Amino acid sequence: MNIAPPPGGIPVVLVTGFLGSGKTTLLARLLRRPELARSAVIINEFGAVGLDHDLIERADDDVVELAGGCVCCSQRGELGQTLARLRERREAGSVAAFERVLIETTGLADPAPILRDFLADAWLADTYRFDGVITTVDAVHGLGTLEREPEARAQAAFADRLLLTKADVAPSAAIDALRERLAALNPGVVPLAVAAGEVAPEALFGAAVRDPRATREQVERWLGARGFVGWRIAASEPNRHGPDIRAQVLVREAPLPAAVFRGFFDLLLEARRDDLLRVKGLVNIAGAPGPLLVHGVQGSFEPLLPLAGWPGGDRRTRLVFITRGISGAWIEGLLRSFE
Ligand SMILES: Nc1nc2c(ncn2[C@@H]2O[C@H](COP(=O)(O)OP(=O)(O)OP(=O)(O)O)[C@@H](O)[C@H]2O)c(=O)[nH]1
Repeated sequence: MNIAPPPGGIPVVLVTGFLGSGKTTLLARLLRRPELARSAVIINEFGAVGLDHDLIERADDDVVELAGGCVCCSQRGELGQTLARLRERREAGSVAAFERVLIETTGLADPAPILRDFLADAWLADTYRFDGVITTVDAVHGLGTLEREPEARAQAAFADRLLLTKADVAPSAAIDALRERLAALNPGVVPLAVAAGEVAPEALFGAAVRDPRATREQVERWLGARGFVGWRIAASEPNRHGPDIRAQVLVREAPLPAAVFRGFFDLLLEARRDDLLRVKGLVNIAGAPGPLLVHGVQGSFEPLLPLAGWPGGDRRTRLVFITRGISGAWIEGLLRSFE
């Protein structure tokens, strides 16, 4: 049996969403699919006794539970150790050679520190790669939850895939209102309505792009900038929502000289690193054969990846920012000051 990790690493997907929003239901349904059988699952529970584990029926023991605290706060570091242990067991043949890892966070987890720790862990980088955040949002109660709970807003803003769960019982007006709210919180992602966790795996996985030869489809899906079409950062902050989290996109038609982008990017990090919840985008650097791919989570950035060529006809610089309290006008002004 070939146990070498696939080229580029084993994809790691974070499944998050507020309490009771349908994470376990989704995972249980997904894991019954034969094409997802070779998945390892890490479940993070509050409290000493985890119940979710029992709800996920698995024949083997590729389900690991992080009980007793939340991986985003009291158990920082624990996730990395668990991934390392799973790798050892995979290499030793004591678990099946899993092809992906699904991590279910607690309903109150802030996905940002989890992702930041993972991306920053060089020791894991030769085996694993980040493959996106899936966030479940309860279509019945989601609107109220998003109003009240900052964690729920962070989970939605962070998502690469948004699932509106319980679509079988939610009134269509509630789903429409929720879609509108989510479009402000995370304009790049079109939410999928699902019932009882029934969703095609192709719609969920393969969100991240770390391949210099990525196709146009892959890049566009990852960037999710289509939701921003025709929209730019404006002084009036049309995308301001909630007390703090904002989503905005910076667009430039003309290529940016490398020194301009570097100056802008370095100063942005120096000034507001901790408030950059998520940044992703393509930068058209003057003279380069392809765009520079930028991906950062809470101030921790993957190395800037120059793509071999442009994946499609749209060669504009498009940078999507999900921030805590940074005004679009400020970001715009910062870039202008270097142009
Ligand atoms: N009708 C309906 N009920 C659902 C759906 N998805 C989940 N539920 C129910 O909602 C409740 C919570 O679902 P879970 O999957 O346990 O939610 P969770 O996000 O894992 O919950 P926590 O672990 O507490 O954060 C359960 O009673 C599920 O049966 C759905 O699509 N339709």
